[in-house]
Amino acid sequence: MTEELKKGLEGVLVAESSLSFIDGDAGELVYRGYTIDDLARNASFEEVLYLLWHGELPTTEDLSAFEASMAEERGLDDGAHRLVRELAEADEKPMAALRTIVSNLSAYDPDVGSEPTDEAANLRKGRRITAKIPTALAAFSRIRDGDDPIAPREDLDHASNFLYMLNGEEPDDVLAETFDMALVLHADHGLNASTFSATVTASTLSDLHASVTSAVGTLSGSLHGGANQDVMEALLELDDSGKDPIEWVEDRLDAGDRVPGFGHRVYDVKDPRARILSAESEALGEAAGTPHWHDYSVAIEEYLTEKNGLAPNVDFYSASTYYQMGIPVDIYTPIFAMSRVGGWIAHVLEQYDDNRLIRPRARYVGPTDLSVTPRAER
Ligand SMILES: CC(=O)SCCNC(=O)CCNC(=O)[C@H](O)C(C)(C)COP(=O)(O)OP(=O)(O)OC[C@H]1O[C@@H](n2cnc3c(N)ncnc32)[C@H](O)[C@@H]1OP(=O)(O)O
Ligand SMILES: O=C([O-])CC(=O)C(=O)O
Repeated sequence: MTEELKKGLEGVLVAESSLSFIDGDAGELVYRGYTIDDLARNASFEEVLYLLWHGELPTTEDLSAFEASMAEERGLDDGAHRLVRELAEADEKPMAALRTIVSNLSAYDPDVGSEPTDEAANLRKGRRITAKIPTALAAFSRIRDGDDPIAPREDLDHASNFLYMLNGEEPDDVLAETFDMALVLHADHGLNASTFSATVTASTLSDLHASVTSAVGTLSGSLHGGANQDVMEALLELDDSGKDPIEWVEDRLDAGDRVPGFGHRVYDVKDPRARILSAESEALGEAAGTPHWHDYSVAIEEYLTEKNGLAPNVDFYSASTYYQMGIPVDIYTPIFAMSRVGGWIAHVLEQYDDNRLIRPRARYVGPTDLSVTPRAER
């Protein structure tokens, strides 16, 4: 047993995985051998899900069957609908609502009685969870706004169908492609905190719904997936303040606050996903005549990279991309979950395939040798 303390498990190897490879010095991300740039340009989110869950890119035939099997699972059971409405009417926070919704999906899953490690059943459960999250999220968002939910359509792909259910109209090609690319970019990222959380839960032989529910809870925090919402709120605050971006960022650092969307446990350079999303955000700004969001972001990036050696992570440029697509700011993190659920499921399948209980240790630093004083004398 080693006595070396690795706070935050930094750099500790705890598993082998053939899902994603990250080179933090070069700023590279690879899913199952394919670079993220290649996948972002040449593969749909459904193809990436298939790649993560089945180990290889689908043939045309495999893909059509897979897309159809996902699309037919989009509908929610009545009980799930009622829960979505109840959470929206109670004004629950979107990530907390999603956590409750995912947990509740197991009540209606026909495979819920299967062995937790049954791979065929888990692939079916995984498809259902992944297919239903967008339906639940779009309905939640619309009910909060006083609108009726919109039923999913089976003829649209995963990305377009979500935007259709959210906005009530089919997205144009630019919006559909940008959103699909964002889903591809967020699908997996090694043993990030939420994925680790999913695998810890799976390692006790809890089931897939329990593992994904744990992961949603972990993703919600501001040091992880919650940062994309924080980034947009910061950019809106900067815009309102009328300050120069450099002055704004200096004030923020002087106040001892972190700048959301910067820094990363694994990357020492710019996150490759931020590189791709920066270009998307810029293009959307040029097309819509709103270049200031991207301009602010670039000014902040240049300042922090030069002065503090901090580079942007994926959350920094996804924020202005989603904003310019008209997506409500407080569902940015649930949208991250909509994509990352693919990676969580793939990692849980890997964990079940070669399972050992995950159970690290803490060094005890509390008192010893105490004895219980009778209550009346304490
Ligand atoms: C999808 C994702 O999860 S990507 C990450 C999303 N999260 C964020 O963007 C939140 C802001 N970023 C952060 O808080 C951190 O960079 C994390 C949580 C992502 C990584 O944390 P760690 O690897 O533990 O790095 P740690 O917190 O030790 O930071 C190292 C140093 O950089 C500084 N630093 C790191 N990130 C930031 C930031 N965003 N703003 C200002 N300073 C920062 C820290 O203050 C620390 O400085 P110090 O050594 O002088 O105290
Ligand atoms: O890997 C991490 O620690 C965080 C991250 O970028 C992700 O989950 O996408």
